[in-house]
Amino acid sequence: MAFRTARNLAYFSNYIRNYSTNGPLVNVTVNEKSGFATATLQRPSVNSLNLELLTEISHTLQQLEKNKCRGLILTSASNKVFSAGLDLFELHKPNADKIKQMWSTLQEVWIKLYGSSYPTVAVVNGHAPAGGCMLALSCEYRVMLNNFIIGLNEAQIGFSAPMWLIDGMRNTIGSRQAEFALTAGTLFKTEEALKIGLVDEVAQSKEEAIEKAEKFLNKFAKIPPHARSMTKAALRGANIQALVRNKDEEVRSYVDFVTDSQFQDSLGEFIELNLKQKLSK
Ligand SMILES: CCCCCCCC/C=C\C/C=C/C(=O)SCCNC(=O)CCNC(=O)[C@H](O)C(C)(C)COP(=O)(O)OP(=O)(O)OC[C@H]1O[C@@H](n2cnc3c(N)ncnc32)[C@H](O)[C@@H]1OP(=O)(O)O
Repeated sequence: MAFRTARNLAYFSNYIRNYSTNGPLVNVTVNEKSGFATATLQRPSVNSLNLELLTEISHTLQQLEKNKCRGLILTSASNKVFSAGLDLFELHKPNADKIKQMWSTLQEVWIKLYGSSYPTVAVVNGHAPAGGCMLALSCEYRVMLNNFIIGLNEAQIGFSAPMWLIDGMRNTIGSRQAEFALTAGTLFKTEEALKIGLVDEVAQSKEEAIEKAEKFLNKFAKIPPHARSMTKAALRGANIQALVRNKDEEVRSYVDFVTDSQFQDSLGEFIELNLKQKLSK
């Protein structure tokens, strides 16, 4: 098993360092004592999820799985935004091929993170709307800093979250709360998110949040990793399999939906109303 010897650990750390130099959008470091990896999203300015960032997250998760990571903390380099969700400018008047790849990579990220064999924590150190909430939801535990927002606001933008994301929300906060939250596209303040169980703990600083995240990961120190991951797979597997079966069909519907003029009009309005940067006419 990886990390059993100092040599293995050193090898993995070097490997990750080398890897991180190749990935400017996701910085990965490994705590040599605990073996926990921290993946920091660093796409300026709001970690909006375009194809390049999604691809790098997907590769990172693949490498962590391959190297039998002991635990992952996912966080943001920004002190204001964890991730602003899908890059709305890339969804506007898009190239169909790029959109296809983008959606398919988003599905891969969900499958790899929601289904990872190692334990995962999101340190939500900034706003986390839509795809930002998706990243946090696919982790096993969420520690959030005060005075930010989190939630699935897709309904406000003019579409429904896909089934697998609805499953993730339902599995976290229960069906009743999920129905209220998703149909209204609610964005919750940190304290509200804590009350409904969308986040597990609140922290006052990033350092405190990292400490809480490590405490969560340390809970598994004495649990055999294969027993832990088999149990996680039993709990999450059906939702992942449902997406795997429907992956290509969903990509087709998504491309049709996003390239439709009605969606493009409502996206244009949303950008003009909500984002500082405007569309070039
Ligand atoms: C089966 C078929 C199904 C089809 C249906 C499709 C379903 C898709 C479903 C789910 C997956 C996920 C979807 C999404 O993620 S959609 C994206 C939704 N995101 C948002 O609504 C967030 C919008 N942004 C904000 O609310 C705020 O920007 C903020 C709270 C994140 C941060 O606020 P603040 O700190 O005040 O920063 P600014 O508003 O000033 O923004 C800074 C900077 O960043 C730009 N920006 C913000 N968000 C985005 C974004 N999502 N994409 C691209 N760019 C973004 C903003 O314009 C500013 O730019 P600048 O002026 O040039 O600095």
